[in-house]
Amino acid sequence: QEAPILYDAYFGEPITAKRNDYLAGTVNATSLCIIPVLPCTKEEGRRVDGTCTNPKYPSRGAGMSPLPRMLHAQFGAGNSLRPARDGSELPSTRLLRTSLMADGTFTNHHFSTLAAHFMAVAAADNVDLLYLLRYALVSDCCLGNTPNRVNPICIPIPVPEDDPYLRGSQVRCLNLTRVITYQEVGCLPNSLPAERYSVVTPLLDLSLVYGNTELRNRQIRSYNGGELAFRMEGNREVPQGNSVFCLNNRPPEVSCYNFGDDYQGNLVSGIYLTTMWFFREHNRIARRLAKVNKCWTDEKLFQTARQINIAQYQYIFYYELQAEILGRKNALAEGIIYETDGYVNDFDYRYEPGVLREYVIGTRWFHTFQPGRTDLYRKRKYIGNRPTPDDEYRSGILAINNTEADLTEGALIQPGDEFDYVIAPDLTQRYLADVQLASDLPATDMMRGRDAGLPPYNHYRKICGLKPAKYWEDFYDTIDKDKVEVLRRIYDDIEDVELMVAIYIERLLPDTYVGPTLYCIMTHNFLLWRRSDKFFFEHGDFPAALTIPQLNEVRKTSIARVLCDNGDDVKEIQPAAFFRRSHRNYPVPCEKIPGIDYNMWKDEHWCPKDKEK
Ligand code: HEM
Repeated sequence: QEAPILYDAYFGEPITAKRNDYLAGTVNATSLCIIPVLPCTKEEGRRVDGTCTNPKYPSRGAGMSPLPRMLHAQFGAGNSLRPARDGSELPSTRLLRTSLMADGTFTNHHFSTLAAHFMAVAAADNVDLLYLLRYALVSDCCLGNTPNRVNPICIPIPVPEDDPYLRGSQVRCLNLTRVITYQEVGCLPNSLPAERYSVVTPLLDLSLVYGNTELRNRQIRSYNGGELAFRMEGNREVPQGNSVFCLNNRPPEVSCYNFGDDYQGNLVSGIYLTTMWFFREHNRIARRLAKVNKCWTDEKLFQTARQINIAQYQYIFYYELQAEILGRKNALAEGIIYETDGYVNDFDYRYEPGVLREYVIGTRWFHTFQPGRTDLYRKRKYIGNRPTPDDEYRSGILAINNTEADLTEGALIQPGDEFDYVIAPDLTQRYLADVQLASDLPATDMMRGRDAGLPPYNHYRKICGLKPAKYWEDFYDTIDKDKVEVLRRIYDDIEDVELMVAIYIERLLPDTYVGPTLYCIMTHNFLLWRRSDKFFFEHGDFPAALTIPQLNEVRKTSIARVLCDNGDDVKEIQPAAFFRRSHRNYPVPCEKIPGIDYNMWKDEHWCPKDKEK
């Protein structure tokens, strides 16, 4: 095997002697700031570690690559948070949140909670949430209830004296720390803008199931029949169960699943359920392929099953979910989806793989869609609910009392929350459950925009085809008058108004579930993912691509099929499973849901002898 070339994780170029000297002087930097890349080859398919996703930029697409931006960062001195125009601190995001948004629960009339689960999985697939542990468990940026302004990693949120919910309590400060940056791990000096460091592949590649590195992938494979290592827990096929991240498991909950990414995979119930389905799906596909191709080796079965699994996951994400969120007509017009039975060869080597910084901030908007309680159903009967934050880091619940099956049926029947300014109280008051006295997710979301150094909302209006506002009234085109009035009272200057605050209050575009700026950001990101990824499922211009008949099989499947095949005790399902049940979307027996015909992968010429050992 050829030796890997060492790439600078941040700059994306082979490492230079000068950089090597710099890194040698900092702690751990050689392992944390360098991405080894084996030379890209023409024949290969998608790598687990994300390298060679675009051979022109071989290290981009790997974990530890920086998140690209639509606009340059704007920080205060020494990478501190950007101050307001007059030099003062920007207003409390708790004040902004409670003034602009309400606590409560309205249900959405179209989507099921399954759609929220899938959205959360897609978020956890392309950016890591390791920084969460720091403020949830370790750091206290509210010592004595006073915001700590000395420690540079602290960005606590002040709580006003007359806070509508917390005024009766002693809480005057919400604990929060900054995300982890290249500066912090030692890859960059503080003289460069603080860029976020994330160890997850920034791609839609099911890294939750397969891992982010070749090493991790080797640990979770069984090397038998192309399968991932599994065991039976009762009658449920599950991964090994001794991961250490289920900090919240309570006796008798013991399992913590060894998913490819076992930190992200065990995070919240929607994520561990969905990761479980796609884990099982891999093994199911591998077994089907083994039946059709008796001579295939473990390696061939594994890689093909993985390719099909990721292809259908991308298909479901783009065509079944996001096309509904952004409007199918819009998605077609933008080139996010296509109506074709051929390839869509829109790979463009000029695009560097990655996930936009603005995307991972802006899509926090979907927290408004996330129910604060997760319903349990059995045989179409509601049997109770679980507070969503209480199930964080707690996949041990799945094995107890039929919970996996009950949550699965619940995901199909429970509506998602409405896309509006009203957010579930479990998320606005206690998203960290009982680990902190109080925690407000949308207020944190707004704070993360500052943490990322995002320029003002006005700058995004400009690149998204809206007129930058000169007067407060200029915001009326996207934000209701009453909300603009609140902005005017809280912010001193139009240029201080922030992107994430605006995303939470913009009026929805017709036929979509997002406001205009988030629409613009999501569209940019979805095009980037398609164009920068040589292995995107609809691309045909590389030797390992799906054939046209295979691609068209993938286009027949659906999230309903994935649940029928892998959900615990799913026997019937509504065909459009991201939508609520209705007389037009009535549950049918699983046999009626179309899926992939694996005979399209029959390949009698492929026999291992000289192909591989
Ligand atoms: C509709 C489903 C959901 C979507 C689309 C979603 C989306 C996101 C995104 C994009 C991020 C930013 C990731 C990053 O930059 O690191 C995030 C962060 C986060 N989400 Fe969600 N999420 C969903 C559900 C949930 C649920 C059920 C919880 C649990 C209560 C949750 C809690 C969090 C937390 C704690 C963070 C990090 C907060 C911080 O910045 O410190 N999310 N989410």
